[in-house]
Amino acid sequence: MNLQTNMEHPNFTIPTSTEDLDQEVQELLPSLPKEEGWLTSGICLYQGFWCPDNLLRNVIWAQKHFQSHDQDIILASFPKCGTTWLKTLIFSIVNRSRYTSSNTPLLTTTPHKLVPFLEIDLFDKTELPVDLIGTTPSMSPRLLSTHIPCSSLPESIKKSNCRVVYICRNPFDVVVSWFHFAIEGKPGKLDEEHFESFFKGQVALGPFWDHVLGYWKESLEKPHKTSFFMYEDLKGDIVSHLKRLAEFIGYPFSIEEETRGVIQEIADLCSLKNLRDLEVNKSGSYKEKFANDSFFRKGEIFSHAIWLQFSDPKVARDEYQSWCWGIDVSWSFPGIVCWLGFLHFFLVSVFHGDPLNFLFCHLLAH
Ligand SMILES: Nc1ncnc2c1ncn2[C@@H]1O[C@H](COP(=O)(O)OS(=O)(=O)O)[C@@H](OP(=O)(O)O)[C@H]1O
Repeated sequence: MNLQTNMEHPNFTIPTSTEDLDQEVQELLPSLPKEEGWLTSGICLYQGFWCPDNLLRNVIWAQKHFQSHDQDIILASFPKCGTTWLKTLIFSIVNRSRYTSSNTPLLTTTPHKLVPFLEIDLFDKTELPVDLIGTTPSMSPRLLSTHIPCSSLPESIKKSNCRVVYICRNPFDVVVSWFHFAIEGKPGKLDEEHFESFFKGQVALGPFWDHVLGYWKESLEKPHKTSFFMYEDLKGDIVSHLKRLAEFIGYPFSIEEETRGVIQEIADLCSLKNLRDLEVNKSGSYKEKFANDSFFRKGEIFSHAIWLQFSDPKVARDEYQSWCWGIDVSWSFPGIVCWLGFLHFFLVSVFHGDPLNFLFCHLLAH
């Protein structure tokens, strides 16, 4: 393979020729099942997941060439599950001896730049901020992230001793967050069709259930390598989950740091309010496509409203509507969502056994 030095980042190398790859993808794409998806490019069924058409090439490229190192920390997630938040938390934990909350790069650089996506940023021709295919880490640890499902991760991630941190979120909140992201702040109606396509799995990187379960099972089978976090847990008790996270990635907090309040300081720095108010996250765009502020919206938890549905549908609906930010929701919406979700979890639990039951209970507990 030809290598060349990336001029923006002289220490980093990328394969110069992607012609064969482009050809391969062009031949493959028409043969794959297609759906519209919620974002403009369309999605195709590749290796059992719905891959955005415009990412297929990058995913395959990463699968073929990404060289993982034992020191890598890889944040994996289904979109809209708290990726951006976890990026800031991991970055802050790893770099806490280099930066304080008054000079951290988080104040001037967006989280997606600091912790780039493998398939969106790195194996995309233009930006390569880390050495991706070399065998010696040029920067250690490398903080990377991915939305690729566990079963389709590059082999080198599976083989190396890198750490994989997964974040999961209540699917009801994920649908709404996805929807807002897809309509980019324009007026829109969240209706049953959106929920149906989401729960059928026909959304970018879906099915959601397979994505979560893949990493869930991996975290049970290889707890030293993959750790599973819930967005709701982080919101509920950030300090103890930050401790667990820091230990897992190999940067545990000392007793002295705990007493000095370093954990709470990181939690405050990375709070939604703090990040949303930073100029760097209020203006500009990511990949010249998504406004930076679209990654910082409300960050709320809807599940308590789901429970209200059983006792008082009117209260559930009102709660949901105010939380939905005025989006028009039909009367039947909360019921349909609950039953679709519960039925799916129930069926999958029956067929897959205990881990799912646990996940099911875990989700319901919030
Ligand atoms: N710091 C912090 N704390 C809590 N919640 C946060 C934070 N930063 C982002 N968010 C919320 O996460 C949602 C975006 O999800 P992702 O970051 O996974 O999106 S993406 O996959 O990177 O596109 C999106 O959720 P919704 O508000 O429900 O849309 C964001 O508001």
